[in-house]
Amino acid sequence: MPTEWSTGEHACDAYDVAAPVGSAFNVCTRQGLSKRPWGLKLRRGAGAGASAASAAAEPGADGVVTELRAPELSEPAADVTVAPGASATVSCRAVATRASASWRKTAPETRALRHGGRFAISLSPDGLATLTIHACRASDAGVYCCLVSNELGGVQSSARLTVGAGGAPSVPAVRAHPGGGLVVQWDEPAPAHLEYCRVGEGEWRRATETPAAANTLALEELPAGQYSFRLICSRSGAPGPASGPAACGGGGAWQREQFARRYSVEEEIGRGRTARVLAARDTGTGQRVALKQVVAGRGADAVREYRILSRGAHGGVVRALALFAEVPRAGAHSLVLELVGGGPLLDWAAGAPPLYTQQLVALHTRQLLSALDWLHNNNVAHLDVRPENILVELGGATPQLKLVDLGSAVETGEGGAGAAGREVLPPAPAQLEFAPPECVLGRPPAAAWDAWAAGVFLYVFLTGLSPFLDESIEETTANIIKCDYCFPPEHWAGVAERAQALIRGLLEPAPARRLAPRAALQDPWFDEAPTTALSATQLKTFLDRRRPAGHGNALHSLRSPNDT
Ligand SMILES: Nc1ncnc2c1ncn2[C@@H]1O[C@H](COP(=O)(O)OP(=O)(O)OP(=O)(O)O)[C@@H](O)[C@H]1O
Repeated sequence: MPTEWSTGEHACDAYDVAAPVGSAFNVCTRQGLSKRPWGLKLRRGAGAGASAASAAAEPGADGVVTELRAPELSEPAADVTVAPGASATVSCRAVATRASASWRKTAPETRALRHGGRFAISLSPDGLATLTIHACRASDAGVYCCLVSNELGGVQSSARLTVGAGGAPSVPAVRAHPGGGLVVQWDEPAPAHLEYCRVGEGEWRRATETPAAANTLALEELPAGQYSFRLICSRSGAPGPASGPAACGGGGAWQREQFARRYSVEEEIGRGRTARVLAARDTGTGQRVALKQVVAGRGADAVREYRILSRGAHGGVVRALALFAEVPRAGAHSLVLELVGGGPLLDWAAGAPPLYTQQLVALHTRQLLSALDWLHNNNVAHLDVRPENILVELGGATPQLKLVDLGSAVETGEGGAGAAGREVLPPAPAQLEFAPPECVLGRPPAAAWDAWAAGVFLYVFLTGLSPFLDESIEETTANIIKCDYCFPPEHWAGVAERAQALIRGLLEPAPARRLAPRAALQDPWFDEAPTTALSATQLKTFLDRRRPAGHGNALHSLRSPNDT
């Protein structure tokens, strides 16, 4: 059972809350007076009422006398009784100078307590030491001891917390099991049996073989339906109130059955940090699709990705067609996506020399910026724009760029609040070359990150060179932070000047001054880019370096037999 108790055995593990400087406390003495110099300066008389034996005073450099008094208990802690689920506060008051308070549970088990989770520990300036336990469980019952101490000594006071006044058990908590079925949890003062009733059947059945005071029961194999649960006190036989009906989807079996009926799975076509992507065929329509299988709990959120990608349509952003929870197994999701058959855009361009021209780069950069503008307009920042996530669809009249992998995306919402609240990990090595300064500096994610990544992408697409890449992660990071890059003439001689100006606008270190995709789309270079062929040698080297060892480009074998 998860616990917020500290695992530390020693009292020094207890969470100390120091009273603010200048607070007045009274005291009783403790053995072992500390020799550490006491820097706090109190005015004379702050510890009024303390005995001379329990006070220490020393003049400071400026002649002000510092007075320290050992804590003295003025209000002992009182016993508390609360109902399960309610909050309990145990408190005592002490008078002392420069004191801190720590709490321990001393019975039935001994544990030091820390502030956080369900436990709140505080010490007010007037010496009130409190321990508040939120959402009390039966296992919280016991004796709690507070120690208020300073360098001269300490005083402690204990009180008993009782959870539950006896009588009928409370309502058990019911939630969905990630692998299907339901999970029922209870924490009672007395052992109890769990019973369930399938709504519509009107019959209570026992779910436990032996009664337990606290338990978490996973009922994974319940047939689909609506269920209520109640506890029966094994001592008195009294039934507790029934929980509201909870829907059980039948352990994901139904979704897996629907999925298997509809899709026939073919070969694997891609793999990322959180997902495996497979080609499949919709047996009803004959359409080929991509199935992105995401394992829950690795930082990926297939539900959010589906929500974003199914919101509307833009030719440059892959479309989501469906989401199957608990497929292909419990704890995983299958996202059904439009299949992009041409593979990564840069791989395709590097392998098609006559087509690889500045004009082609301009065409696809325009498509990329348009896709990003559409996402940003819909309050979505992609945050992972890099060659592996920029594919090309070759089935139409002109090659069409498709942005995939919204697994790192954030929904920025009004004023970007959603993005600011989102925890973002430092960029992985494959992402670093495309990460803006504010990303490597750990700032909150924002749409402006995508514009920077588009600038790096355009630089790479035109030359095959990575503008910030250096010998080590540290050096690459330093180059990004300093925005240290250049346009070496030997690689840029044949490229229109205008393209460099566009890259400079996108690689602006200050996010507020950085060219947004919409403004970048106005650049005349998109219409002026010449049809001059570009050398693919460097680009091939760039792509080989980024390809995981042993991975060919499986996507090139993906084109449907109908595509030519
Ligand atoms: N709709 C699609 N059509 C074809 N291939 C795709 C599609 N979606 C993804 N892929 C391929 O699968 C690879 C992995 O997919 P994706 O990037 O979405 O996985 P991920 O685990 O979220 O990646 P990351 O490591 O960036 O988090 C992609 O780089 C791409 O090559």
